[in-house]
Amino acid sequence: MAPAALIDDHSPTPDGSERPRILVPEKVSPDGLAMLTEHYDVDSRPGLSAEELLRAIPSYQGLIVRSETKVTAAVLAAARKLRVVARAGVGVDNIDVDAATRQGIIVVNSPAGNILAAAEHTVALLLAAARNVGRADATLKQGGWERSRLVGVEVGRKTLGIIGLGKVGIKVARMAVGLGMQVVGLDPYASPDIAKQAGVARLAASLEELLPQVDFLTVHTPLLASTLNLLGEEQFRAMRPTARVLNVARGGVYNEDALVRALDEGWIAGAGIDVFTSEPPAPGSSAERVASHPKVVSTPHLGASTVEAQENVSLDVCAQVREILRGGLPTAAVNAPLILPEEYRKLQPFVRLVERMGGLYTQHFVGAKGGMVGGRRFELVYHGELAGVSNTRPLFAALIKGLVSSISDGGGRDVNIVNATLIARDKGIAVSETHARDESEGFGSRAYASSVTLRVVGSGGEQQVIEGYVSGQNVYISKLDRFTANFTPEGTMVILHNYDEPGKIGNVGMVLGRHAINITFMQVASLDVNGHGHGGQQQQQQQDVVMRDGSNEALMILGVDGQVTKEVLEDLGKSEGILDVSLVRL
Ligand SMILES: NC(=O)c1ccc[n+]([C@@H]2O[C@H](COP(=O)([O-])OP(=O)(O)OC[C@H]3O[C@@H](n4cnc5c(N)ncnc54)[C@H](O)[C@@H]3O)[C@@H](O)[C@H]2O)c1
Ligand SMILES: O=C(O)[C@H](O)COP(=O)(O)O
Repeated sequence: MAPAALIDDHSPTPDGSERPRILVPEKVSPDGLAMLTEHYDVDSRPGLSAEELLRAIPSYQGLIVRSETKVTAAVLAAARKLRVVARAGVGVDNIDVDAATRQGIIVVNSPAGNILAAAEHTVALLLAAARNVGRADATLKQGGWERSRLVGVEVGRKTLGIIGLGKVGIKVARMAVGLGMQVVGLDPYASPDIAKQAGVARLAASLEELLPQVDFLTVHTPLLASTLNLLGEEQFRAMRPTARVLNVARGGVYNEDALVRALDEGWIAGAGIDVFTSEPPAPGSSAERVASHPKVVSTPHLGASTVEAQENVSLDVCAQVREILRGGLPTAAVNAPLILPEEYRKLQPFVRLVERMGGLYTQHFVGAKGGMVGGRRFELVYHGELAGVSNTRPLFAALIKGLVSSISDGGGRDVNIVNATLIARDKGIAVSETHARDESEGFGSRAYASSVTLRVVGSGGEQQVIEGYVSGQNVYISKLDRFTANFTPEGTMVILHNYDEPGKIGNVGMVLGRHAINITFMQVASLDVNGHGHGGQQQQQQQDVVMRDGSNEALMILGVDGQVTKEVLEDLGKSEGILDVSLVRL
């Protein structure tokens, strides 16, 4: 998969040769797509079959769908570069969001772009069902002129039951009140105040209480395990024989077989249905029996199909796709914790710093010594202005990405803000975050406005510390375990732990020269004699070493250019006075 969108500052096409591609296998309004074509190749291929989608998906970074395309786990598994699936609408039940989350693919939608359209369509079906509009139109077109068989009922002064008082349900309530209806709601999670403001006269406590009193019933819940078959035979039997039911939410909330029986046997009078359990209704299915029933006015999932709604949802999701593909944050992610774009921009250099601190930790402390990252406790301590940032999800994700980058197949590329928690859990990495508002909690007086400390505690209680800071857009490491440093963590680095005695630099230079390796920078990090940030026990150990050897220790950090093989590292390790060598690639 492609590098993680939210914590990756690299180009989505590492070789820079090809523009990222976005696949649109359904009819999506061109208004939004136009904002993508400048930077991305947008392939509109309405009607793409499931097999064609499976074959095509590996070369796309973005996928924009409506409700017809099934974005299954298999489709997501076949994706190689996919970073975002955008649903140009509300419902994401055609997308395997869990599978996307596991793969670090962000799923976005347009939670509000089509709610007015859906509410208006509900009212259209309400009136059509009340006045037999569908049948009247069909018979007239067939040369008939039926008036007496098509006498309808009025909706004014009647009771409308609304199950689900969310965005669409509340709008329907307002419109129904405008038609002179009395509205009774049922939604265990609804706010009574909002319902009251929308004109809902009463909230029912249960279906048993609601159903016998309504003349019309409409459902506006998502399709969940708890709402599948919410209304079956028992519920339809509990309704008035003159009642009519509507569904502009999702097929399956009414049990379709039970609905057909209820209409056939006169338990209820009619229905207005926009959504079905199979779309288009499969031949011989319960969906087909509902759609073709003479007492049902049926529409082919047209709830969101208005020019205005399609413009809204297209603009909404295309803006998010653009933002994600250029490393920003979406406004309506279904599976990513929300963080404001400006907050994210502020965090970006720290994201880079923390990712590199994680990489440095694994390669310097763990890799060289053959240890494990899992099973340790990691503490990120934010100092200065950073301590005031409440949403540090990108920093958490960056740490996980850095920690696993050198020990996972994809080089940590598949870690992002969406799946970092899952990956940390899978690898047994526990991370806590501390906001050191009071500097006494941190490293005492510090020269940087904002800095980050990574403290790691192993299973035996042993501790390591890395500290870093940001200056402008540049990131620096200011402390590596017991040593005070000041270097930019990037490229290939050899870190040598040695006795701080004359001649060391020359020896190391000679070894590297013999292997034709250039030194691009060098820095000696000396022991932090003040011991800022270290536990008392560690400081004591450090003093013991100094007194026992009569010499100091230091770290030599070398930026290098060339092939650093195992042999090079072994040769360096054999040099006089060298205690340890690690190779770090960031
Ligand atoms: N036909 C269309 O073209 C079309 C268009 C837009 C939306 N929709 C669908 O309409 C549905 C509602 O959309 P929304 O934006 O209003 O969603 P929403 O999330 O804003 O509201 C859903 C409401 O259902 C309530 N609810 C959940 N379970 C319930 C239960 N068991 N009993 C009673 N209430 C329950 C929730 O508390 C919530 O208030 C969704 O399924 C959406 O996909 C369809
Ligand atoms: O969930 C939705 O937004 C509606 O069901 C609309 O679906 P559509 O985009 O396929 O019209």
